[in-house]
Amino acid sequence: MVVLSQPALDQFSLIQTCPYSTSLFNNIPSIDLSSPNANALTVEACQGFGFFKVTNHGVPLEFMTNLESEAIKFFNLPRCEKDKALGYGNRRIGPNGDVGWVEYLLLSASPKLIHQKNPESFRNALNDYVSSVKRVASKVLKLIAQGLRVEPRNAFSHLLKHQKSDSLFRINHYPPCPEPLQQLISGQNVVGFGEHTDPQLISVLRSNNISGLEICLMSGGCCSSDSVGSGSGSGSGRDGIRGGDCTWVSVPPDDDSLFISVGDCLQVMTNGRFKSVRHRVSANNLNSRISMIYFGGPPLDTKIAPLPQLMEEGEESLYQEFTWEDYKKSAYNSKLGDNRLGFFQKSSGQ
Ligand SMILES: O=C(O)CCC(=O)C(=O)O
Ligand SMILES: [Fe+2]
Repeated sequence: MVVLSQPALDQFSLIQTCPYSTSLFNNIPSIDLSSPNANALTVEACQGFGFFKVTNHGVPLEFMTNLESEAIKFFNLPRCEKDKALGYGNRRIGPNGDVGWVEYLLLSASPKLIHQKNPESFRNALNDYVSSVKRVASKVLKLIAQGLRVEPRNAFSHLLKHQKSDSLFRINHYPPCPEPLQQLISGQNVVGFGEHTDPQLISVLRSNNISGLEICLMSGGCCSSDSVGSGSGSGSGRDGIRGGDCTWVSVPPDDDSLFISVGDCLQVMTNGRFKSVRHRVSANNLNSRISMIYFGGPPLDTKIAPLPQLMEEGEESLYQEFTWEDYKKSAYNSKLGDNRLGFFQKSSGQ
């Protein structure tokens, strides 16, 4: 039996475990952004998975690796230095008691706020990467509009390009999780970042070549558990629109591609045709994982509602009207894993 000292036990109480083992999922859609049918494939992936990766995205490898090196330099600083940095967080995720085996920087993605206090090399790397990844997000949103035959083609992307766009950028560092903790909870994964959906329209994620990211596949969709093999577990099934169980699968890392996920706003704007994918990160006991995520969000006063053009005759909105600011206010009181759209759904679902 492992006997832990009190400080170690305190540390243990800061993390949660998930009693599921996950298998690598090799069927994540991969879309070449330069291909002529990228729009149709993007729509298909948003409907089926709410998650896919893109290649030929135009973000220079150098931008990715420069920012990653700057991030590593930052996370290697002494804790007291990191604590002084704007947007730095350690273990605590959000204001309502969620914790994970992670430290992070959470910053505004607005170019004006690119963070005068940081060293110049960090600011430049951040600027280069964030501005080019924002272009990828806009391009994907245009492809979506095209694939859905929505006019104008910038119906979604203008929300990110707006000068008041409320977009964020996050760099997560998952340090190796110490062995004793892993042993103590043998057979279970330590949670790096608990399960949730991203609130905004779209997220663009890049990570180093270390696994950890897991997504939830809804049963009965394109991706039933038959296609993922054994070793999958049943998730919370808290997706308010679809209901049902979900199967957690591990996303094979790919440090050249960018991973795209549909966020809650895009789920609403498509009246549930696209799904905001539930995802989480498990910790790794050997390797550090670094991920960088751009969260493309609208201006605060944007009304988030299904696009009338997408609605079929007689189709009703699944949601009450709300603004992005309303969503943020209500999400502020929620836990990470809550169905934050539930508050705005017309039918209670489940
Ligand atoms: O670090 C990751 O791979 C994902 C983290 C995440 O989902 C988030 O920061 O919203
Ligand atoms: Fe996320």
